[in-house]
Amino acid sequence: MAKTSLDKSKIKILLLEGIHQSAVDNFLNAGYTNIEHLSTSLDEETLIEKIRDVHFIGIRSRTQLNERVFAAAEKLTAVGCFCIGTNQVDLNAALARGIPVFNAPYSNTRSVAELVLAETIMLLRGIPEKSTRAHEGGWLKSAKNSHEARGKTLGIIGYGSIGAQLSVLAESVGLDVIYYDVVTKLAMGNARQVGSLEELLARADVVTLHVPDVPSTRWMITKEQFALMKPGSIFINASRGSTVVIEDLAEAIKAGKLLGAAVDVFPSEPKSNDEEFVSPLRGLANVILTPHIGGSTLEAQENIGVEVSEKLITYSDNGTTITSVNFPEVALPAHPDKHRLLHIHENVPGVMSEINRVLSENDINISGQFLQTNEKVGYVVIDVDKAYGVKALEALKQVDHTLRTRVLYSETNYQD
Ligand SMILES: NC(=O)c1ccc[n+]([C@@H]2O[C@H](COP(=O)([O-])OP(=O)(O)OC[C@H]3O[C@@H](n4cnc5c(N)ncnc54)[C@H](O)[C@@H]3O)[C@@H](O)[C@H]2O)c1
Ligand SMILES: O=C(O)CC[C@@H](O)C(=O)O
Repeated sequence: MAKTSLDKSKIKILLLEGIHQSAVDNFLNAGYTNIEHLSTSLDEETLIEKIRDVHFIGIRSRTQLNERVFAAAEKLTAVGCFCIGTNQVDLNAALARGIPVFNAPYSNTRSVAELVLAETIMLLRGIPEKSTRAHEGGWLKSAKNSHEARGKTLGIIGYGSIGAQLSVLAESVGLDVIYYDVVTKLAMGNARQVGSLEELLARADVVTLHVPDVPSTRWMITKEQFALMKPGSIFINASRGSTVVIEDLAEAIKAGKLLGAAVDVFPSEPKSNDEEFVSPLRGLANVILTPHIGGSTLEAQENIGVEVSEKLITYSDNGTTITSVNFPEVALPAHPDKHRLLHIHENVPGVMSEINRVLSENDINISGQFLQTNEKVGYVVIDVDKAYGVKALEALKQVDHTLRTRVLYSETNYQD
């Protein structure tokens, strides 16, 4: 169903999961006043009801945007994931409807790296167990199983933005760093890439996981991988809960194979702070359990709020899709004296020639054209003289395989 743009005050923005106020301020400063800002995620049925009249939605990792939700989201123009992971969004369902999805690929990476380094040191000293005992009135003064980080080997699985930053921080406290990645990655400092996951597991004193949630990483760590790890080693996961068979991790700790673990992400996570957290890791000694807060620092959240809201505003105002995770990327200049038409279509042969044909048949003069495609969708942006805005949009809507159209007016940007 083809769509046109609205006045900014009519563009509804729904921000869920306590997205930082910096995002709200950014939208307001850009003239977007119709903002609903909630501190929680919504269950599927409530979300389906609410999303019907929403143009832009901002979420974090809890909100599931699946096919059913997208089917109800008739006005949805773009999605902002105010985080790194986008596995909670059905990216194909969004793409099929001409909806770009944006995220913040870097803003919280430092926060995660700092937390993992801190956990490495705490776990090497058995601090979680000693602290718990002291809270209970006990006194576990002992050097047994307590080690300096200096000279130990940290094994990083997934040497991307977080893995590589962690590598630098870890070397600064004297850890030796090895890493495994499916891609050959430039080593930071003296770190060394190893040829296989098995080699990393066999050599590391501390293993930490920093991979995305993709089919190849799903349940990549099971009892088989724990069996390959050094006796008395430590395991950390701050990536996604779907990468590790959590029951197998619990068994490895109970059996004394691992001396400790830190886990921030779980196969099933509470939807709100009021829901009970259930996990086989609860109550195990020397296990740090955190409620998916690797990236939850005020610094990171403020930066993410600014970064993702800017991407949504830029797309809304100007059509630019640079850094979208699912959409053809187009960087667009300003269009002060021209109306701008956005046409999103299924990427099948003949659509471009049809677009040019209908414009030419309607005597519409094109002053600028930008096209980018991916395997499923084509995104063409056409600047036309101001006299032609509405007429040109009507012509474009008639083109077969159109998913969505919008017009961005030259002076006010939006009109009904
Ligand atoms: N706990 C949190 O709050 C939190 C915060 C931010 C990110 N994350 C998670 O951390 C993940 C990693 O973040 P990032 O910014 O470093 O991502 P990134 O995309 O920069 O790096 C991921 C790395 O994993 C590698 N990789 C992919 N599949 C692999 C496999 N099967 N084996 C080994 N390596 C593989 C990639 O090649 C890449 O180098 C994110 O996808 C997100 O899910 C969690
Ligand atoms: O803020 C969140 O909910 C998720 C943070 C993290 O997992 C990410 O993917 O950036």
